[in-house]
Amino acid sequence: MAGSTDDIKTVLAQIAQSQSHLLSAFDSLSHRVDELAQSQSRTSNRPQAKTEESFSIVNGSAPPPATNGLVPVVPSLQSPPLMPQDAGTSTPGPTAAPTSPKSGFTSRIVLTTYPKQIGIKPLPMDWGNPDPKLRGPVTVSRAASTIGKRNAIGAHGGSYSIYYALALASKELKADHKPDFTNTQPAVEIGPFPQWGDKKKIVAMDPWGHSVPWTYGDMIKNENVDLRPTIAITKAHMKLPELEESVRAGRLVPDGKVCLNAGGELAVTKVAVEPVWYLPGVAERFGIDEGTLRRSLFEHTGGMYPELITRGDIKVFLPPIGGLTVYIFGDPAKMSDPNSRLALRIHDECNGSDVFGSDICTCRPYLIFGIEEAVKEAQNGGCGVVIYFRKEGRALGEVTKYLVYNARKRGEDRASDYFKRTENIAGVKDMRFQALMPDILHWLGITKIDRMLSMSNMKHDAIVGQGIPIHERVELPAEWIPADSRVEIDAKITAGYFTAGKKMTEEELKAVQGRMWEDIDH
Ligand SMILES: Nc1nc2c(ncn2[C@@H]2O[C@H](COP(=O)(O)OP(=O)(O)OP(=O)(O)O)[C@@H](O)[C@H]2O)c(=O)[nH]1
Ligand SMILES: [Zn+2]
Repeated sequence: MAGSTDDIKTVLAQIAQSQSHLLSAFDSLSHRVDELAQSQSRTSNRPQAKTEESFSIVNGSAPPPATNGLVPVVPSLQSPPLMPQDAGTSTPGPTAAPTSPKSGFTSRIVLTTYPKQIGIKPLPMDWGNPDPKLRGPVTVSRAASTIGKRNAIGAHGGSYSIYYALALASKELKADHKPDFTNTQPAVEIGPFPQWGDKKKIVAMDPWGHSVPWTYGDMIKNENVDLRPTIAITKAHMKLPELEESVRAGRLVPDGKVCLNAGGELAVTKVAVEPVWYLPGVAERFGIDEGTLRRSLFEHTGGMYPELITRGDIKVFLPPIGGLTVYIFGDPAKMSDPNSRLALRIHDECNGSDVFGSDICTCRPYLIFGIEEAVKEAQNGGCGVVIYFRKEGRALGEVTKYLVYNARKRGEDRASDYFKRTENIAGVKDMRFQALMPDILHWLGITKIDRMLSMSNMKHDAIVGQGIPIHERVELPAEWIPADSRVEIDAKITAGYFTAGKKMTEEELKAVQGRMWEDIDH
């Protein structure tokens, strides 16, 4: 048996080696074809293509369009002899191609890059290094001055990167626009905390994301490297109709500092955060290997980021997903003070309820209750924090959510069937993966939570699993629960959500029913 395993291993190694040779040969060949195509277009008087500029494809990923239509062969991260580092040594780098001043695109389409390619020299990135200069700036732009220095895959802005592309394509945005960061610095100082220098504690955001234009200002100015902040910190007032009611009911008392007046207006410090993933750390949180994570991200984004496969040397990825916003009530310095009390609500987006007041779930009520409790904690000398994650419909999206609503309302809408409906349609009941959520708590310097305004066992376990103890869990009071959302809350409690009350029996759960469509129609 042992002999035959060795034989298989040898054959596999031989196949891998010849694939690697083929890849190199393919690289040089496509480069040669590209050169030929270019010199032909220089010598012949062929008319320009219909697009404003003509492109060809380089970097061993595919030959120019009109040639033989070969499919790119890319190495898999999971098979060691085919690590991307082995490939691409002979291909010219992306910086070799001239850039059009009009569109900002290089004249040859850079489908992907390889580690040892000419012109590829990533800026050092030492994730978790406590010194931001030594850690290095997250560099992701494909601007001509920066593309060879990239140490991150993806694009800035999360899902908004697509609008950025549209703005450039439609020439609303100039390709050579340079942001002017004058006066954009954080409105309050947060950190640095020791957690920022722990590569296991923060894996889903850049702890230096708010200081980019200043920490790496020299590089932006002197070396023309295109770097952007991924965090912004500001201050504001906010006004919610329910909080005016809270003041009227005497639950909130204006103090002129946190709750400003009888209208329930609040003073708040806000932090917007875009996702930046350190792939080995993200993989570790999910208990999977980095190769599997990279391959899945590549496949299920329509192959949008080939560098997830070809650039095993780049460990940082800016995913095309929504980020989060932190709302801080009271003195932000108190968040990290172990002697100050902290109330916290972690909230996942539910546009239908949060913004438009749908009564089928408890989202807006819990959000408002969270804000009210956060304000009270701040007024009592502690601090209150509400963190709002863009994870609509448990990260299944609003379309799936509405399909589930239809199935519920066309059925009997019983609490006992609540999660089954979602699972039937989506295959899972939840895709929020709270495993990455506690990063923001580490970033804010939070080391314990006195009052956790949530019943979710998933949020609780993720936070405690990251070494941040929760001293008290506060459930949504019964009087805040809209009638039609009893189905949701009872199903959640039965599925493991926290309650100080008693759990329901299967029979009792069956008896909890939501409003039928017929009732709405009258
Ligand atoms: N797919 C789906 N998502 C829903 C439904 N109802 C609410 N949601 C989503 O569920 C999530 C609720 O998140 P949160 O308000 O943070 O609440 P939670 O994590 O369930 O628990 P708590 O912290 O105890 O409130 C949001 O992303 C909502 O959009 C539903 O019927 N179907
Ligand atoms: Zn909701």
